[in-house]
This record gives sequence, C-alpha cells and structure tokens, in this order.
Amino acid sequence: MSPWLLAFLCESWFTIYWGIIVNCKWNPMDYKTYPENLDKRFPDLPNVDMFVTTADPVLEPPIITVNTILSLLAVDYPAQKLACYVSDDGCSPLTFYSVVEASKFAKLWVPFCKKYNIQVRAPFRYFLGDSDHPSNAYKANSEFHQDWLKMKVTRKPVPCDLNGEFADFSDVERRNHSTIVKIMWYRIWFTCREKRPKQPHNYKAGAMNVLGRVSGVMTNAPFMLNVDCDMFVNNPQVVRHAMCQLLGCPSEEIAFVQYPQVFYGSPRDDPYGNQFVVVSHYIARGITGIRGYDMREQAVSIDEKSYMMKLELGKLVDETVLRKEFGNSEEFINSATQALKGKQGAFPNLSNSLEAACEVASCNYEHGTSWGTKLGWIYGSTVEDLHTGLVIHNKGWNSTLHGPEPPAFMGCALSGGPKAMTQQKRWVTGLLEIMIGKNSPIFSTLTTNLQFRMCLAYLWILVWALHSVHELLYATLPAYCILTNSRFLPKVEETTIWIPTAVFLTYNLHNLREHYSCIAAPYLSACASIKVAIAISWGAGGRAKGGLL
Ligand SMILES: O=c1ccn([C@@H]2O[C@H](COP(=O)(O)OP(=O)(O)O[C@H]3O[C@H](CO)[C@@H](O)[C@H](O)[C@H]3O)[C@@H](O)[C@H]2O)c(=O)[nH]1
Ligand SMILES: [Mn+2]
Repeated sequence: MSPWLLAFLCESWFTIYWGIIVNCKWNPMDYKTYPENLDKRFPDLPNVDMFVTTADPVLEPPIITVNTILSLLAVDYPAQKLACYVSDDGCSPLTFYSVVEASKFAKLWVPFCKKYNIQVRAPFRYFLGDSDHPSNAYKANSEFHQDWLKMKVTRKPVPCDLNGEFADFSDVERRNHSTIVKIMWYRIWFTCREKRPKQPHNYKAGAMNVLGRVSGVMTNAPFMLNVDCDMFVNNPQVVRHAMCQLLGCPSEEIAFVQYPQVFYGSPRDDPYGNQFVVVSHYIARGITGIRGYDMREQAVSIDEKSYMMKLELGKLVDETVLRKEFGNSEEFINSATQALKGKQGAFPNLSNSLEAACEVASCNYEHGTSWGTKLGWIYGSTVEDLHTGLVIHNKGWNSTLHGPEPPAFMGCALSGGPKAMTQQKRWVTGLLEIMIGKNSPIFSTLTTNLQFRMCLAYLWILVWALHSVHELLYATLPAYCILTNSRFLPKVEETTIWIPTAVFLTYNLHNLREHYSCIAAPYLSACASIKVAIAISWGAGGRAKGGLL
C-alpha cells in the first residue's frame, strides 16, 4: 500500500474521531444541587440500599473495603433509611471478620461523625489528614478531644479466631461453595453468593444482580447506590445531592446519577493519565449535556464510578410472566411488584428473608430468566457498567453526572505501569464486545430510543481500541518512508507543508491547553498570582515614580 493511501485512511479516521469528540464536547453541562432544601420539599426521604462489591482480599485489602463501608454508613441521611449490602466474591474469612469489626466500630464512628460534622468519613483518611485534627481546629474543645482519642484507639481491631460465625468460612473453596448471607448490627448484610466451578458467575454484574435480589427480599428500597470497595464517600452530603436530582426533576426520568472519579495518592500532574481528568472535565460534562454520561463509575478512571439507579422493572403484572422475568422466588416477586407500584419496602421478617436471600443468591436462580439480558446489570462484557448504562439509555431514560465540591467519592488510582495497561486492555476488550454485540449503539440508534448524538458519544469510547491501531500505523509511517525512500507529506519547500504543520500545531496546543487547564490549574493559578503580585508592585513603583515626576 502506498504511504499516501495509508496516511489518507488514517487521517480520515482521525477526522471522523475528531468529529465525534466535538459532538461529545459541544454542550457541556453542570448541575447545581441544593441539598439544604431537600427536607422542605420531601420531608419523608426514600430508603436507599447501598451496595459494595469486593472480590479479592489480596488485591482489594479488607481494610480499604471497611473504610468504604464506614464512610457509606456515616453519610448525612437518616440512618434508619440506609442499608448496606456487601458482596464478597472471594468468600474470604478475613473480609468477613473485617466487616464484623467495622459494624461494631460503626456504632461509635457514625454518631461521632454526625455530632462533629466530620467532613472525611472514611477513618483511614480522616486520621491521616490534619484538617479535623483536635490539635488544629478543635484544640480548645476537650470533649471533642476525648471522643477523637476514643475513635483513634477503638479503631484498632482485635485478633480473629475462626469460631462461631466465622466457622462458615473455614475450609471454604473460593470457587465452589454455597451461599452465605450474614446480617450484622448497623444494617449491614454480608453476602457470598453461591459459586460452582461450571456455572458462569458473570463477575461484578453477577454480584450486583445478586445484591439487587437479596436487597429486594430484605429492605427493598426504591433507590440503590453502588460503589466499588475501594471508593469511599468523600462528601457526606452525596446521597442528598443525588436525591435532589432523582426526586427533584421527575419530568426528566433520570435513571442514575453518577459522580466523576477522583483519586487520592497518585503522582503529581498525573503523568500516566490514569485519572482521566480531561475526559471527565470536557467529554463527560459534554455528554451530560446531550442525554447523560455513560455509566462508568469512574470507570473511566475507573475504580470508581458510582451511580444510583432506579429499579427499572417494566410494567409486568401477570404471575407467569413475572416468574419468567424475575425467577421463582415468591418473596422477590412480591418485592418487585411492590416496587412497580411505587411502594417503599417495609422491614421484613428477617428469618424468612434469610431463606429467601439464600434462594435468590444461588447460582441456578437466573436460569431462564431475564437477569443479565433485560433486567439488572447486563452480562456479556467485562465493562458491565457501561453496557448496563447503554441498555438503560436505549430504553429512553436519562442520566446525569454531578461534580459537587468536595468530590463525592474518592478512590486510589493506579500509578501507571503494567497494572494500568492490563486494566486498560480489559476495558478496551469489553468495550469492543459491546460494540459488536446486540446492544451496539449503531443498531440501537435505529431500533431503540437511543438518540443519534448519544450513539456518537458511545462510539467515542467503544472504538478506543481501534483508535490505537490507526495511531500506531500513522506513527510508524515516517520511519517506513525513510527506509523506502518514499514520502506522505509535502516537501519542506512546498507551501502546502503549512497545512499539516498547522493541523499538528493547533491540535497539540489545544490538547496541551486542556490538560493544563485541568491538571495544572492550581500550579498555574499560583504562578498567575505571583505574576499579579509582581505586576502590582511594579505598577505601584511606576505610579510612585510618576507621582514624583
Ligand atoms: O468477579 C468479580 C470481579 C469484580 N468484582 C468487583 O467489581 C468491582 C470492579 O472490579 P475491578 O476489578 O476493580 O475493576 P476496575 O477496572 O478497577 O473497575 C472499573 O471498571 C469496572 C468495569 O467497567 C467497573 O465495574 C468498575 O465500577 C470500575 O471502577 C470491584 O469492586 C470488584 O471487587 C466482583 O464483585 N466480582
Ligand atoms: Mn478496581
């Protein structure tokens, strides 16, 4: 193939992709919410079931998971309206033990946070920083000091022995065990769904569907909140912010609200781009302005995206249809029907529900039902959250992205290197699976309620892997031309050389500007204020001289 033709094909691809990006950025939109007005308009706030998934006690240390759980339990929302469901796909006694300890500590921690209006409610972050430290803000308040010390000391757990409740976890094979559901003080449910070697478990999507059903037979709240185990709540008002959108704009049919992923502890200036700040600032805000950002709990940066989703159950009434859709659990069908009628779940008889919970968490439960295809988290891609968001948008729902200050959730970004590459390979493979699957936005925009501009917005992320092929080919083209003594650009002395030069310069300067406006904003503004200070002192000097003259 001649270098001209290859260059033309690659450049055509870049032009189309640029058009898609412009579409994504065209209508940036920010939401502003006023949670302080929520109680006046909605004195009886709805219940919320909060889901945390964890899968591996080594890669996702239980201490991080319990901090996430504690930060969720301590949000500014009526405690009796919250329930927390933890799914452990690792079936680890260590994780269970940590959650038991966390549920005991929550009895002290939650009232402490609410009493002193603590801002960072994940203990490991709170005790690390010094913003709320008694020696600073509250030095004079000795009651606070006493409470603070109590928290700091009680936080240290005691050793675990594998007796009593823990015995269920001894000799358990991680990939071959029956369901374990435990209820703990402080409204925490710990679930290890049944796993069998030959049964597909569908990773996080499978875990989320089990939690959806278990919570359905337990507390059956009309709203759910989902975070990965390593994304703690950084803004205690987050549930109230979400309610402002979910309850406050009924005409907009918002299916889920999500928050950009924000990271702590990552290298300065994000040299590897793992925080995706430019993406969340320019592209995600832009897509929000079209119809709603795709569901990537931070997925793009992924590890943390978090969203709230309304139970989207369709209008089903016939008993046999219900069984076919939801599975055979009488209790779950009752809950689903109640949810369809818009009724809030009451606290059930826990011993009955425990049996029902084990039934709906079994690995055969989904056989022949709509779970994973039409209902719940959708299977078939390793990027199950985006897939689910796409199916929700196909049905004509909207979604929003909201960036409150301080950021709603925080997670730990990968710092770069092979781990980040493995993660991105997993994502791009999953995205291509969606691209060629039956929910592909190209077909959906013709056959469902997916808007054309939303289709383009989905294409922007789904063809991520294909983009790299064109970039690689284009980047190797100059070397190829040198070796074969051919060319694909005009010669330096030809005036047309200005066209590719101008494109190259404007594109890269624009990208640099976007990057600096997000990443380096604090440093730039610091430099700017130094410059302003210098200018003022020079100006003052000038005026003084002028005055003398
Ligand atoms: O079999 C599994 C595998 C994963 N998980 C949980 O799913 C979450 C995400 O999995 P992880 O391996 O951490 O993927 P990441 O790439 O770090 O996560 C990003 O990408 C995923 C795929 O798009 C999204 O589901 C996540 O929300 C997003 O943060 C974690 O809480 C895991 O514990 C399970 O519960 N069961
Ligand atoms: Mn993760």
